Amino acid sequence: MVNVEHIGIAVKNFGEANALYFKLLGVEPYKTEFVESEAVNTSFFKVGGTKIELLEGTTPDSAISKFIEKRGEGIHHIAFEVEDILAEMERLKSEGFTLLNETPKKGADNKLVCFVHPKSANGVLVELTQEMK
Ligand SMILES: C[C@@H](C(=O)O)C(=O)SCCNC(=O)CCNC(=O)[C@H](O)C(C)(C)COP(=O)(O)OP(=O)(O)OC[C@H]1O[C@@H](n2cnc3c(N)ncnc32)[C@H](O)[C@@H]1OP(=O)(O)O
Ligand SMILES: [Co+2]
Repeated sequence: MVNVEHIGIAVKNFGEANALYFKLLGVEPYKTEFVESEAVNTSFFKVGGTKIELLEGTTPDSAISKFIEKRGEGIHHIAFEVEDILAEMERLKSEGFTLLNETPKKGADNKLVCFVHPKSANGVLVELTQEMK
């Protein structure tokens, strides 16, 4: 794992949350992006060498909508950047982690991503990200 690529935060109201994080961090999001496959609106704020990703579910069965329903708003996942996502997926599988997708999928911000089940990582949903070349 190279670094903490981003921390994902589940929010109810995307517009209000973006305004609040602008006040908190003192920077505008450098991009917002709708990710259809995950049914989420996302925005990214640069903070030092890492990023904060705000996520709003766009359908009731989006992972973000379900998370907020069950646990309320808050930190949803930690994303680690990796150089070779296929190799990291194999390594984590052989170490006994439960992967939530068997093949990398297209995430936000030009990345390939894979999620690790929170039940296999001390209650933390982990995302692996690899820059798409
Ligand atoms: C676009 C992008 C990007 O950066 O590129 C993104 O981040 S997309 C981010 C949105 N996409 C995703 O998260 C995709 C991967 N996520 C998933 O596949 C799902 O959300 C799961 C993590 C499997 C959870 O699904 P679901 O809630 O339906 O399953 P479940 O009811 O069986 O929940 C299993 C247990 O995990 C807990 N649980 C659910 N979500 C959790 C989370 N984010 N962190 C920690 N624990 C979590 C539930 O409360 C429950 O605990 P108890 O059993 O104790 O009640
Ligand atoms: Co993410």
